[in-house]
Amino acid sequence: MRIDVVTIFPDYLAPLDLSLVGKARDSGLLDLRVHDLRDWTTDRHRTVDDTPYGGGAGMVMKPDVWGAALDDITGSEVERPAHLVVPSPAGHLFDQRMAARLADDPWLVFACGRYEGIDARVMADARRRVRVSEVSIGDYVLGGGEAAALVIIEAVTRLLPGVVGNPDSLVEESHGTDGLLEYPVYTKPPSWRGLDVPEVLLSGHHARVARWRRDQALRLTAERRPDLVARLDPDALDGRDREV
Ligand SMILES: NCc1ccc(-c2ccccc2)nc1
Repeated sequence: MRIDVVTIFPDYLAPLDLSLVGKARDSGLLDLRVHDLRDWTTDRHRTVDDTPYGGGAGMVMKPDVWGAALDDITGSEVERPAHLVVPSPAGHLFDQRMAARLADDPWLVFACGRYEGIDARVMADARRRVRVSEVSIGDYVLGGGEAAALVIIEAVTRLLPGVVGNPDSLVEESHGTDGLLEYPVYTKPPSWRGLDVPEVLLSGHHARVARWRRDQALRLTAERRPDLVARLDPDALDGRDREV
């Protein structure tokens, strides 16, 4: 997979050199390139923003600079289609299902806006040539799209074949295929500051451990995310589960 990120703060994406994404890059599973939007400016001040038509506070990112950058980047490979991903408060809400869909794309190009956003004609023009998705990672205000791009790139990269050592760990994970929140986890010592690991986890009885974990996941999901319970496939719940 190839991922390009366009931003006026390239250093914000430095964490993508580390850990899981860094290893995917080093191993060649991920070709990730970060670009400074200002490299496509033509004035001596390297201007990327201007005042909004219609008035109002703040500044809007200029279409001509973004257009030149996206033309260069998305036009650089003709044999594979680019998917432009624009982090935005107005976007479709990102979730694990969207992560799985994006992980199937051969090429993602992230356009990270700042200020009050990117001139809307940039996305309208890009839709003439490539797939465009505006994506939100939640209902809160950020200063720009970079933090959202980091979140989306990490969630997508870990789904790429060969990135995570044990693919089994991808199945049970919270918000994974079972749609429940993650059960509580424990490791040694068995007692710590007067707090003991639940006995069942020390029993070696795998069926009981599995049942305890599912019960915990259902309890936590019902308590914290009733919206996820509503989405559960009723057939996936065995008889006892319906008591939740
Ligand atoms: N869903 C989180 C999110 C994503 C992007 C932005 C944003 C803010 C300013 C300019 C451009 C994008 N804000 C929040």
